[in-house]
Amino acid sequence: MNRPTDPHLLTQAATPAGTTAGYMPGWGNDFETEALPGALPQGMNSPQKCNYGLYGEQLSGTAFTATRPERTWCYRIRPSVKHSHRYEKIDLPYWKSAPCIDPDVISLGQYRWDPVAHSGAGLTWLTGMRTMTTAGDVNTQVGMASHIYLVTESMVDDYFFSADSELLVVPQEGRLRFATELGIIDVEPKEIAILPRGLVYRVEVLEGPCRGFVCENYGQKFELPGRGPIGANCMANPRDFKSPVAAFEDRETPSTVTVKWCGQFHTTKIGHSPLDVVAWHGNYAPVKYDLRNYCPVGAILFDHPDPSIFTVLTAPSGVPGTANIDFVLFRERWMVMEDTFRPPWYHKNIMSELMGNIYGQYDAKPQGFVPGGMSLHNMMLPHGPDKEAFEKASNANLGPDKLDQTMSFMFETRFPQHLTEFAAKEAPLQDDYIDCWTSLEKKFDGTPGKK
Ligand SMILES: O=C(O)Cc1cc(O)ccc1O
Ligand SMILES: [Fe+2]
Repeated sequence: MNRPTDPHLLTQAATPAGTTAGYMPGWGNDFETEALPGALPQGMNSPQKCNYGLYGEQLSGTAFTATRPERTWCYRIRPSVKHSHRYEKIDLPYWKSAPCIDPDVISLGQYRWDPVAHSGAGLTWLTGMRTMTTAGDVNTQVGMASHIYLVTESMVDDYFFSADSELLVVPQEGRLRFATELGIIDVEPKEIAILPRGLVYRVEVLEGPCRGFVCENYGQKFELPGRGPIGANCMANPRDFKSPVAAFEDRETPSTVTVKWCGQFHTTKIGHSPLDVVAWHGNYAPVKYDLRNYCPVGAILFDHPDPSIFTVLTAPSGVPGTANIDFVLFRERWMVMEDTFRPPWYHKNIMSELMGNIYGQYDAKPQGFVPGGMSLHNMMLPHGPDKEAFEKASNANLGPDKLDQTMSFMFETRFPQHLTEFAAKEAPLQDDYIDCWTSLEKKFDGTPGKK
């Protein structure tokens, strides 16, 4: 057994030999981990009595009858159902769910925001979540929401789970710890974490203030994209995803559990920490991934491929090839294409593109799209390089060129994204964003030849 540097000193299982401390490698593996020897039943899930007097409890992330069920068996000090209070509704006015269509807000447009500033107020994972866009419908489990989080304070004796969604967390500033029922995940910028639907956790600030982006996925879980002709290597490799080893605490202290359920928030009281899972096995677990492990594949002779080539994870929608959400990463890479306009081309897209900058400069927008900032190019609305990027790329002497110091991402969904009132009226929206294309001039003069 080893112990993390956690202020609450959760008792943590030993790390499998040869792997990163506190984590087990592999995407969607059927893991098993125990923080006390013999806590995990062998050869069966539901013994008449569990070792150590633990309760067996199953967390199902898919229907029982799914072709490949995703579920985890937990062996815990108390079953989750032991809460002493009915659920009480609470208000978290900045955390919105779809459908959230404000008649006074126009979502049709090209939008860009500067980073939302920290306010000086003490904010937790729950009070610091600021919804920017929503798409689809949380009640029918389709679509998504995008959020910015501004977190300065740890949750103390307060826990949370979302019955509505899995959360894809993309930090941009500061370091966070997700102390979950299934173990501890620490994340910092250039890493991501995924918190499955239904999993209970508290969020602690390891180094603040913390800001980042969240994609709340109401639909089918994120999975690794099919690789098609690319084959088995490059892009995101399964072994680079890490799930935590079991960690538990046996703390009897008045606590609350907040639940997000059909877009509403409720709390209930419990007399102990719910992070009391001593051992677990299964394939439904939180996971982290270092984006620096993403191996981009691209054009090596001419032309600019579709950005789907940079998909890290995809959440299917039921229509093959048309994602509920694609999570796409634009990171450092070499540009080598000959006689090619190398930045993204001008385009309109049936999918809705929400982008965020993690660090550095994005090639299509050398100015104005800054780390911590976001942009939205909604369904079928034209966009592309700004005037500066266009002129530079059209006139550059093309040789091998490293796109360095750059990491942006896209949450791309098949559903139109609606701005929240916060995004339209409170967040630092750049009113002049569309002017970045106004000075693109007519070059056509009726004569042949490249201009
Ligand atoms: O609009 C954007 O900047 C994202 C994007 C990048 C790219 O290389 C191709 C298409 C696309 O939508
Ligand atoms: Fe685009």
